[in-house]
Amino acid sequence: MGSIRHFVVIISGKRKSGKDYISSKLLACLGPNKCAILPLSGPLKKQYAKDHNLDFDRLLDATEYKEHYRQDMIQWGEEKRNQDPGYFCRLATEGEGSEKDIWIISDARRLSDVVYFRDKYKEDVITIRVEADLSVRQQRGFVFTEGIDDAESECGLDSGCNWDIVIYNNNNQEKLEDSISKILKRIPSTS
Ligand SMILES: Nc1ncnc2c1ncn2[C@@H]1O[C@H](COP(=O)(O)OP(=O)(O)OP(=O)(O)O)[C@@H](O)[C@H]1O
Repeated sequence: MGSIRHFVVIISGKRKSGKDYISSKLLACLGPNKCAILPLSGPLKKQYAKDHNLDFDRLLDATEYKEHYRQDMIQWGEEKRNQDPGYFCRLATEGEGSEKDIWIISDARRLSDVVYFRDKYKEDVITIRVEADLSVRQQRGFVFTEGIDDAESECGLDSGCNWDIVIYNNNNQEKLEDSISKILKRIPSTS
């Protein structure tokens, strides 16, 4: 029996550009029977918690617990990725939701993430970059944080990737709907 063919929608963008918002919109259009959002940050936290015997739920919320482990978790993630660049991509696509036909990777942060999916799923991949003006991101709660917003995890895809579609998500709903339609047209069986 052959394995199911998946279509992968990769989404990247700066903090508060609207990656989650757009991922949810796409999921609503495609339907939860067919499609799942698979964030790469989920398995990172889950695996880190497992390896370090920590409480996964507390690592997900915005408490001191998370702050306490943030730096160590980032370091640990780097080491894992250096040993195996596809480590978190593989974990994300083996867990809950991976049985769906269409995967939305809602938080690609490294070139190695894009390379992993392009290598493995070839033409069944579409890459999306979400752009929003700094002032708009700030209205959405973005505050520049040293050590995070200037780190590779936030800047690794600022250049060097040829995006299939760039979405300008500056609160212009009409433009956003146009971009969503453009994406849907590129997904087999929804066009
Ligand atoms: N086009 C839009 N219209 C209305 N609200 C929006 C729009 N885009 C984003 N938002 C809102 O802005 C906030 C930040 O968006 P979102 O969480 O999607 O950003 P993100 O890129 O996923 O951020 P992070 O990287 O920090 O997780 C959310 O409250 C979201 O609902």
